[in-house]
Amino acid sequence: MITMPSTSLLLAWQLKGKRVLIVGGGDVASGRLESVLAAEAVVTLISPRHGLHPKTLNLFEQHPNIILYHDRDFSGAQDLEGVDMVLTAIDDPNTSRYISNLARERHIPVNVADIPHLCDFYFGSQIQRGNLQILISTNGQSPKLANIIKKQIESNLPESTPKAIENVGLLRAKLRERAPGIGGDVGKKRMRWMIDVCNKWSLDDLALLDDRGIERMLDLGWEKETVISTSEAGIPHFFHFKFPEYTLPAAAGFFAGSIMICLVVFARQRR
Ligand SMILES: C[C@@]1(CC(=O)O)C2=NC(=C\c3[nH]c(c(CCC(=O)O)c3CC(=O)O)Cc3[nH]c(c(CC(=O)O)c3CCC(=O)O)/C=C3\N/C(=C\2)[C@@H](CCC(=O)O)[C@]3(C)CC(=O)O)/[C@H]1CCC(=O)O
Ligand SMILES: NC(=O)c1ccc[n+]([C@@H]2O[C@H](COP(=O)([O-])OP(=O)(O)OC[C@H]3O[C@@H](n4cnc5c(N)ncnc54)[C@H](O)[C@@H]3O)[C@@H](O)[C@H]2O)c1
Repeated sequence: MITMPSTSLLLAWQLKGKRVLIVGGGDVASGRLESVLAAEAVVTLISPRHGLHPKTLNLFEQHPNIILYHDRDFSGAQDLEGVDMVLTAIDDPNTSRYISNLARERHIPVNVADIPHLCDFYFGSQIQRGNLQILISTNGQSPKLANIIKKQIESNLPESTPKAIENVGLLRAKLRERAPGIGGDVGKKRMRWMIDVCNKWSLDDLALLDDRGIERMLDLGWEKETVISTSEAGIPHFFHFKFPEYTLPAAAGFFAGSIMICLVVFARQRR
């Protein structure tokens, strides 16, 4: 029987310009560093140089102006001054507990790799394709299964998804230029129209939108309070034709069968 667990709150944390302290420079720290750099955080890295993983060293060499590096052990509360988030990935549970306690006393959110009760938040297995990010969390129950589930989702993700998301982002930005303002009637109208667009157009269709198509959607759609079709947006119809999935096996079967028949006919003629 599956019982209802207490869950985690999954959020998309905006770290741009925020200061993140990473303690430790090993393999795990290099993954944390990569993730926070991608989120445009400003990083302080504390770890003795001899323990730096080549991936950590490489990231530091690529971003010397964004990463403030201290070649030493964690030294105490002063290392937490001005810090917005703390991530530790060290092989020392006592120091990990010490750092987590210091962070919590200061209300700074903290993650201690592999020690759930010292964490305010957990990392998860992540998929990233352009602006699409999917986080798989098992709520601390099985990180390896999170990793396996990630691979299953990845293999089922339509290829057009990131492009479709990018194009809808462009369409929304253009729409806001035409119909600016926050909230109110215009906000409601914009939202209704965007919902209709996303419902009417498939991901594949949205991925094919270009600048001209966006302008047409707005001129002929938004302005007239309707959603135009792909052909009205100028997307040529042949882009939509897709061979059904069974085409390749059927063609291979037909080809193999034809060769067999030819061989039989040829063998009989030679007798
Ligand atoms: C997802 C991922 C993200 C990341 O860290 O980036 C991540 N762990 C990953 C891998 C992994 N970690 C472990 C194994 C060995 C297999 C196993 O033990 O099951 C493997 C698999 C491998 O290495 O292949 C060992 C392990 N991990 C934790 C404990 C302690 C415990 O469970 O008590 C122990 C036992 C230590 C011991 O026994 O001594 C704890 C945590 N690990 C989490 C995240 C958080 C919960 C995530 C969730 O809710 O699902 C949480 C709670 C805290 C945190 O660290 O944030 C990353 C995969 C990334 C990817 O591949 O995409
Ligand atoms: N969540 C995950 O995915 C995951 C996976 C594997 C391991 N882990 C855990 O993460 C931790 C780190 O793993 P790793 O493989 O990167 O270890 P590692 O031994 O390769 O790296 C540890 C790093 O911490 C530094 N360090 C040690 N004490 C320090 C201190 N007091 N101050 C500053 N730096 C210090 C070392 O110099 C080294 O750079 C381990 O506790 C491990 O159990 C987590």
